[in-house]
Amino acid sequence: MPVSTRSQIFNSEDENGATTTMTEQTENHKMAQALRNPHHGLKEKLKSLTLLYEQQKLASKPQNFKPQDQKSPPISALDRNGSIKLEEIESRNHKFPPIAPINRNNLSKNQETETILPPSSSEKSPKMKENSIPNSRVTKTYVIPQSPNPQLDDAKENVAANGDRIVGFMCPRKAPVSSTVARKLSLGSQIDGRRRDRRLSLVHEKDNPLFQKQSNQNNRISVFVRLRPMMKREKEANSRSCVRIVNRRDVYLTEFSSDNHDYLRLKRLKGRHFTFDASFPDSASQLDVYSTTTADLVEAVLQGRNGSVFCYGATGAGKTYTMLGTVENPGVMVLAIKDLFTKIRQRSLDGNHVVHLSYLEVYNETVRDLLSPGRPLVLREDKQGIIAAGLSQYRAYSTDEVMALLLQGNKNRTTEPTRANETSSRSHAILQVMIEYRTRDASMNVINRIGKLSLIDLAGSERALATDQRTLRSVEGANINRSLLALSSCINALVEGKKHIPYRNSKLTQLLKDSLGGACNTVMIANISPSNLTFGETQNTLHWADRAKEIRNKAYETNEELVQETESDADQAKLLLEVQKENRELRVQLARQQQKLLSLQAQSLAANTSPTPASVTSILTPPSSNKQRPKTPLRATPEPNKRRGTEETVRELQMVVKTLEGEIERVKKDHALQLKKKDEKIRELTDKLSKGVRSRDEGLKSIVTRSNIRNKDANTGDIKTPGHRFLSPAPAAKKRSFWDITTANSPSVTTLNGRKTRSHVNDEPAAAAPAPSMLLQLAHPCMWSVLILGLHIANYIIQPGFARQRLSPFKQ
Ligand SMILES: Nc1ncnc2c1ncn2[C@@H]1O[C@H](COP(=O)(O)OP(=O)(O)OP(=O)(O)O)[C@@H](O)[C@H]1O
Repeated sequence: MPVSTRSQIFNSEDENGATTTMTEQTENHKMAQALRNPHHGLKEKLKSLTLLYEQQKLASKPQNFKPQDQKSPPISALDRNGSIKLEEIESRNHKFPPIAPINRNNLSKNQETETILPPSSSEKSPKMKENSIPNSRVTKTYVIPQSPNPQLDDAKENVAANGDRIVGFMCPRKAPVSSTVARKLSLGSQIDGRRRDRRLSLVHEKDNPLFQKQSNQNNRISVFVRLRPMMKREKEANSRSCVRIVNRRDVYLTEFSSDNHDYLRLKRLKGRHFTFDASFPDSASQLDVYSTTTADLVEAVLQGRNGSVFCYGATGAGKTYTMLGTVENPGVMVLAIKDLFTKIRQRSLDGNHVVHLSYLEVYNETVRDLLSPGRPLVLREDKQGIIAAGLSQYRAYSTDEVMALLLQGNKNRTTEPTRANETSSRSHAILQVMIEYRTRDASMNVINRIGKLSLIDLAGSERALATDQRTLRSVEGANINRSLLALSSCINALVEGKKHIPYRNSKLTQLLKDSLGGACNTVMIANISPSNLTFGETQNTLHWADRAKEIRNKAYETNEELVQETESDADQAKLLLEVQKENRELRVQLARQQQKLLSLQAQSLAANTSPTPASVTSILTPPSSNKQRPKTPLRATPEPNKRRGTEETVRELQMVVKTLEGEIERVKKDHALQLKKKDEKIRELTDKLSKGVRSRDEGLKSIVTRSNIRNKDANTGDIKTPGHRFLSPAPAAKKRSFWDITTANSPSVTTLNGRKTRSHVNDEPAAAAPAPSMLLQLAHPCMWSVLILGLHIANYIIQPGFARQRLSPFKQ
């Protein structure tokens, strides 16, 4: 990886510890232009410098500072806007490094200068050509923030982890080489430097949300540095710590004199200072790293903005540890997914979230699906950005599912032991989590938001010697380095504001197109090792991280889609809902009616099948008989209907009873009348009989006389012939049968002389009727008495039976 940094440490003193800034931006620009011109002669340079010096001298007068000071906003204003202005100034003056150049005159022991070889003219954009620093070597001065206790700091910073004195911080107490140039450069940026300091003092508090907001507003890539602990292997190799982190923000890199093999610059290359958004010492926890670097991004992804986090660094510097971590100490990927699902769960009530994820690797310039390995994937670009055609996407419902997929993907990832790292990742891995959110706003519009979070664990840049030579590992290493070189080219082009960004130089940069320079919140975590044995790699990493700070992504774009429904649609939807509601209600009503009908049918069925309705039974039977009432069908009968039915039945029955009672009365009267008539007839007959007996007695005497004459019995002297019986006189009154008494209308009975006789009996006039036999005539009065008595008894027996017969209407 190319490094364009040439560092030189100077030792200067600034009493106030504040950086100096340029007072006149325009003059500074002119100067810078003059200095940048590669064809400028030494004389002209000197002229310009002298001119600039004069101008600065004038500007440094108190009356000249006043308006500038007035212009500079108060701290409170800076809180809100100052940072933006600073960033704007920074963006206009790409020549300025992240740390403000200072007045060479005021250089203190805490200040360092660095000589930088600017990028080649071919890489410059037209804008850069205008305002960039000259193509010649430029010396910039950096300020090391003064510690409240310099002596203690000195003592600390000059002692390495193993107790050795660090050369880099021991020797830079020198006079500046070119104080004039340095002062002239730094004068112009004095105020700027003050502003920056103020801003820095705010952002020193890493938890200050203002900083996050400001950095988000600027949409600059956030760059963090993480130092890993010294490894056992490194300790065993007697390595020393060459990195020191101060205030969780500043990184001091020191080169030990023993490590410097550049004898020409032995005295100059002693150390460097970098400032990042935050820097994590080796004691920082995974959670600390996550909450500072990625937590805000996760929140933004849920708001529909894309976010990317990538780890960059040399092999074995701790990238995979930071991104994946271990089971005990999960890394950014795991913590981000956990946080994501927690946040989704908290918001699950106000809409639907759908989480999809994919996991791929770029190995030896081929893209492979880690979740369903197969053939290499082809990258395509469409309106949405770069996509890997055929990449599998899994829907995840919980953190556990994502973890399982992550584990599965990591098993498929190419890792090999190398000399530098036992578990070296030989590929760049990209885990992409897509969160789709769908809800309705107050006006029933559908809001569809999609946020994409890319978590990238890059393979480590490595020197061929650090790994294996002429093996597959070296081929891998070459490819890794090539893709990282492409990445650094893209960073350079982006920083320099070039129109063409060479994303297509590698698969990695193609995939990172969204994250670098796209509409995306991007976080870069630069992992470094503390060992002085890897000083070169660490310096390289810090350099590119420092460069990346200047990349500005596109303005925020929220992937939010508002699907507005037309009024008619809304109306129709409303109508449909109403109709559905009405339909439901009608169905309920219908069910109720059907239930009623069924119960009525059951009731009527029960009433028809039962010998007496329950109600009637209850009325006609004593209360103890309630147990025998029919049960189920009647329970469903509504109470008023039941009562009404009962009343009707009772009324009917009462009428029946009345009719029957009337009938009984009529029958009784009839009977009484009949009895009376019969009694009269009996009496009349009795009278007639008594009269007839007397006359017959008289006639009998004569008959006997005549019979004696006709047939005389041999024994008795009476005449007995076969025809004698027939010649016996006809009975005057036939013997009355049961029917003769009870039914006057019997068809077989005819009335003869007021008497009822059987039809087979010859109608003979009583006068003409033969006289009854002597026996009958004698028995006649007794027979009639018995008959009358029998008739009375029979009448009383028959009456209740008849009534009973008529009182049973239900038997019909
Ligand atoms: N912050 C840390 N705390 C404790 N151990 C760490 C830390 N960072 C890294 N390590 C350890 O250092 C070793 C190398 O780390 P890691 O594999 O993450 O490096 P890498 O940058 O991913 O390397 P490569 O690019 O070769 O894959 C691992 O054993 C890891 O456990």
